[in-house]
Amino acid sequence: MAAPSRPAAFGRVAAPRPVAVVAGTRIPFSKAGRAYAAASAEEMLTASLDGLARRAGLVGERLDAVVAGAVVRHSRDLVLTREAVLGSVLDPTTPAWDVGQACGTGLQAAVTVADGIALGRYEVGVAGGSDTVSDAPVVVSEPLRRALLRARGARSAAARLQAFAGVRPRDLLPVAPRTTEARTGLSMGEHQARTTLEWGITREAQDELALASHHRLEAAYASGFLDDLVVPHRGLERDDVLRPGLTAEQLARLRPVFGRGETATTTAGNATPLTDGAAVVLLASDAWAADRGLEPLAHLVDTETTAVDHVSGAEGLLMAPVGAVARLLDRHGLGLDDLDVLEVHEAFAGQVLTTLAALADPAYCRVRLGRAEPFGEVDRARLNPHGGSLAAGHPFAATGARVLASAAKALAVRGGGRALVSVCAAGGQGVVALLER
Ligand SMILES: CC(=O)SCCNC(=O)CCNC(=O)[C@H](O)C(C)(C)COP(=O)(O)OP(=O)(O)OC[C@H]1O[C@@H](n2cnc3c(N)ncnc32)[C@H](O)[C@@H]1OP(=O)(O)O
Repeated sequence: MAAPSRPAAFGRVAAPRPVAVVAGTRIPFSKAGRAYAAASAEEMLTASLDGLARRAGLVGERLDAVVAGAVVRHSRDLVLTREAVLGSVLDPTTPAWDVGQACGTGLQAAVTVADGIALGRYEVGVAGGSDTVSDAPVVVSEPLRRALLRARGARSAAARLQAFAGVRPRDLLPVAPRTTEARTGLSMGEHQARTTLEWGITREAQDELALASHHRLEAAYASGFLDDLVVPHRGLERDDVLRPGLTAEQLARLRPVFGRGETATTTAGNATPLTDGAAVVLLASDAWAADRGLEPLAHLVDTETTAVDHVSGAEGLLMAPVGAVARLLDRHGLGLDDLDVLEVHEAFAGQVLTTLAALADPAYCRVRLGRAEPFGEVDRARLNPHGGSLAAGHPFAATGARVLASAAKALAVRGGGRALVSVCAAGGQGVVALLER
């Protein structure tokens, strides 16, 4: 076992240090109720950590920080990430904690670790996320919950019985897990269906993006692009969301599930499915990577997190990445043409297309972003070149780590360039990052 890393110490570095993205590992993603129906978020996160540790030669090693999270959580998941580390092949003295940023969790975790490395506080850390819809906690009704808590404190059998007075038969029904926004009561799909309609995005355009996502992910597996990014788990070797040989006709046959009447265009094929899975990325200082003989895939240059006011309806729930991309690119004096790879989380095909439309819209860029000129059109060949969430699936907290690793690997394969990573999140937030090699 190598000696633990000795960070340069907070505040001792003359300037922020480069942050290397050294490796990324995830387990194959699986549609809810399939391969990981009996797996917990902790088990899946541990499996991803183990895969990374084995591939990067970190078995038995103490890292400076492991930061991850999950959107769907049980009360037993006090510090899910720490428990995952304790169950992994990493040294048990590795500090680990959770962050929460809905679907942006994996990328926000990377921001935390990267900041520590840039400031000299850490030499090496892991960021990621894990989520399971299959193992979602089933919640009881509010009257029953209160009665159960009263009964727990009761001192006699009679008092325990009395605690349930007023609980009606219908209160005994479990409350189904939901993916609705707390302040609007609308699901993510309903929110995005409104935005998609507002921007006039057609069903055909959404299906075309979904089809490209499947074809590109299929090609990425065939070319070996994912060989060092995915580790098998529970007998699954590839994402089972992926439909090899998918055709436009198959997508066109699906009926809309979000939106109303003739204007409804979101289907199970152009929306992410409910998914189980986990993903992690290894971040380090250049000195640490060189010491281990590990060549960085790319460097994480900068990040940005923004929020929109979706509650008043001033903006679409999943439009926050537009503002984040604008702030990040403007800060670096970059335009869309300066980006060689854009890894944009495909929550819904409509969400990606409204993001692209906003970046190209002169009025939106002037009014919302305060820019004299719009950013322009994104070259589709550079957008999610190895497939996206529509084909891989979207275990909420894991997606940020998946897209970050995919973008870094894409830069490594092409031998250099710049990549943008973008993830929209519930709560009207967006997390984006800029990578270079
Ligand atoms: C920030 C963010 O990321 S927000 C995004 C958060 N994510 C979400 O909100 C998840 C949204 N997704 C969902 O809620 C669900 O997946 C839904 C409602 C879209 C679909 O749910 P379901 O109807 O249970 O999906 P299901 O998997 O059964 O698919 C329905 C049908 O479409 C078919 N289908 C699904 N995907 C595809 C596809 N890509 N191509 C062709 N057919 C497909 C299925 O085979 C099924 O057909 P069948 O009825 O003949 O068996």
